[in-house]
Amino acid sequence: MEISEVVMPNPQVLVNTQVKAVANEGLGNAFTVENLDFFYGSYHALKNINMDIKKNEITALIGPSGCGKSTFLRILNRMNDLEGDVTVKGKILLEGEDIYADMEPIVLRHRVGMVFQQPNPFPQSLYDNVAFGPRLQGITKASELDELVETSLTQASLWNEVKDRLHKSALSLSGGQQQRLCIARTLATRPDVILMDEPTSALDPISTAKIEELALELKENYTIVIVTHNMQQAARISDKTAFFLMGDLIEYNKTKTIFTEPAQPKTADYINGRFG
Ligand SMILES: Nc1ncnc2c1ncn2[C@@H]1O[C@H](COP(=O)(O)OP(=O)(O)OP(=O)(O)O)[C@@H](O)[C@H]1O
Repeated sequence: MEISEVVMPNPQVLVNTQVKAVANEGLGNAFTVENLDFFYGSYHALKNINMDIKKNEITALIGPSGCGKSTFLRILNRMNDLEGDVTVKGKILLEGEDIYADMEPIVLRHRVGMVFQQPNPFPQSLYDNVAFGPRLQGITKASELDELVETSLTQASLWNEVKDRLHKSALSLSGGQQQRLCIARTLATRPDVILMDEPTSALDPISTAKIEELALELKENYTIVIVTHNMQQAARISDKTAFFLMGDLIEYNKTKTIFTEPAQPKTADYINGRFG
């Protein structure tokens, strides 16, 4: 990730940060997506997508390569704005606010954090990685930063492993630890939603299990949307699953329903490995 892609928080929304961790309304929508069409130049990458993403749930996005999963994920915090010649039609509401009309991208990216396929810590100390976002938010007091770093690393299930080496380079961590550090870095800015783009595809099975366990813990306080190629992973951790195919949302339902009694033959074919 380029430094320019880092989710840049906004000092103005700092006042909200203390309440995020306890916000667990459980019932409402984090995102409401209405009649979304998305184009790269003239290429129609997503077609009339309608989808509600519930708060405090894990929503998995599945489908074969090139179907539009990552595109959809990146629209949710307007990362695709960075791609240049793109067109978005329709509405995407984050807790009722239109993310394209009512919200600065910088505020949105503070509220909707992102974790990428490859762990991408900055070549700095563990501490500075986690403190990066809060510092951008204007937090300078050492005790406050210390507390945020500890809380975020604890939430990311990494504190006990690293508490004695906080000032060592983040690059000295294993791949799995680096990914949990990236999750801690995202958590440190107190987002509402965490987007995860194949967060375990570069990890071994044990590190993968830790991230999955962590995602299940984090959904108590956060909404998670995850792109995965791993059907078992989607089945293990997600509450809802959305199946995309060639830019269409073919089926979206409770994960159990998608995996046991899908309504669409194409969904059944995909989850049974008949293509993709
Ligand atoms: N920056 C871009 N410019 C033009 N086309 C793009 C761009 N990014 C993606 N696409 C195209 O949009 C379509 C959807 O891509 P996307 O990356 O969202 O798919 P995906 O389902 O996430 O695939 P994968 O599982 O391989 O990551 C593909 O046909 C892809 O080639």
